[in-house]
Amino acid sequence: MASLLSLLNRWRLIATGGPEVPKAPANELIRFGILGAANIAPMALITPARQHPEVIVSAVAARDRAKAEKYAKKHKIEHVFGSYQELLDSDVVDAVYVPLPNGLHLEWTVKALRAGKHVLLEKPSVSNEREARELFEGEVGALRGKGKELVLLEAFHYRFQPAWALFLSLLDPPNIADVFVDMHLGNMFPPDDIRFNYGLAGGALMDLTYSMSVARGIFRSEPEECTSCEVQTMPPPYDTRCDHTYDATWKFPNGGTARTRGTLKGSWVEHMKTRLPAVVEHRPVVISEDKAKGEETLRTRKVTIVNFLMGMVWHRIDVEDTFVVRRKDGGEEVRRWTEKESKKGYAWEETGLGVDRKSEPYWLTYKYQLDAFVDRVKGREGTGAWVSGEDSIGQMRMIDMAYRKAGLPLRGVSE
Ligand SMILES: NC(=O)C1=CN([C@@H]2O[C@H](COP(=O)(O)OP(=O)(O)OC[C@H]3O[C@@H](n4cnc5c(N)ncnc54)[C@H](OP(=O)(O)O)[C@@H]3O)[C@@H](O)[C@H]2O)C=CC1
Ligand SMILES: O=C1OC[C@@H](O)[C@H](O)[C@H]1O
Repeated sequence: MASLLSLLNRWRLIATGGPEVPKAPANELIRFGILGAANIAPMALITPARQHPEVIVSAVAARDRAKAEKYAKKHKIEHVFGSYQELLDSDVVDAVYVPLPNGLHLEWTVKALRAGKHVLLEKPSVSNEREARELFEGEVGALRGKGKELVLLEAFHYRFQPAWALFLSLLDPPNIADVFVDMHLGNMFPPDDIRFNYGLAGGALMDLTYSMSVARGIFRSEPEECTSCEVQTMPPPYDTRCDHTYDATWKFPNGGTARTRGTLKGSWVEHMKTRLPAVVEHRPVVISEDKAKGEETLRTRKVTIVNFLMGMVWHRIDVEDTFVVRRKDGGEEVRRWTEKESKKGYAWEETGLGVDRKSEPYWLTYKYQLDAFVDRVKGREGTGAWVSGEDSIGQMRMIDMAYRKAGLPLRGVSE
């Protein structure tokens, strides 16, 4: 009963955004501008900004000024621009949020950086590995060469939440044998959505890029090979180069394997049943030895996180350890038992990880992400969670590998 009440209270606070926090003095504020009156911005930036003392959303630009004005009124944003470039040219923002269709990420991120703005860039960072290198090595390198240190972050928000840190702390990457990540989403986007537009770098592997990111994050390494990738593509008259469903398998350097699958056209029943799990199976490892008895104990660990994407809504982390005591000489099994434990990480305090940071159970993953972004801009040490340029390049490389294996054209490549 108590946990049901706390769940309902958390959902109420998520829905209302919780209490608004007082703002720091004007000269300490990071002023954000949003490129595009995008659907995701209220959840990913506008609400988290209200919860952050050092952030305000001060401007929005849309291709159609009237649309930007309506959006600004609804979300109480002071400055309105009728084009993205006008916002970048203005001096009313210090940082820019780029929630544009994937195929426009490179162009507008480069323009924002050149305008001297920090950038919070929606996932997937760009269209392919070549573009990722152009951005994170070429462009960022050139700015650094000129002595400009601007923050650029691919918005893999799930990485910043306490539940994800707790989940990672339970893993033993060198001994991971197999990973399964499932992103079965109900059918919620119309066929003309940006996600199914090849020209805008759409496709399910792109949109649900998280599942590949999760596999890389679990192994803490880059895949050596995409061993298979089955896709289902949009039917004519829609763009048949756009996958709406994928099922890929991978080989990682420690010999471990992963399966990542996802769909944007799934059933809601299956969505509710599966709820975005990541399952990690380890190899047996020797954890102790009894020399006198000539025995050793092995542990085989399985860790599951359900709802890795937005843990604050609800999540569960299950650890299942199977122990085997065996003879060191012949390997004969002496004893076997299993221990199961369930863990939660709705706030840093609950994780027991010793992270000395304020957090609230109703904070969105995006709020933790914004905290990390602000910490970087201000030169403060964060919690350790970050997505480096190298990481973003590795991510696009993995997506390219999947498209190649599936026999589909890479995104962002004009024919
Ligand atoms: N982090 C997360 O949880 C999520 C991230 N995303 C990512 O955010 C980005 C945007 O997604 P989402 O908010 O759902 O998309 P929307 O379609 O709601 O927004 C995209 C915006 O892009 C602008 N735009 C510019 N050019 C075009 C064009 N040619 N066609 C269509 N739109 C255009 C539009 O701005 P204008 O107002 O100027 O017309 C529009 O508001 C994607 O990269 C997606 O992967 C999406 C959802 C969740
Ligand atoms: O978080 C998300 O869930 C649904 C997707 O379509 C979206 O683009 C993604 O970022």
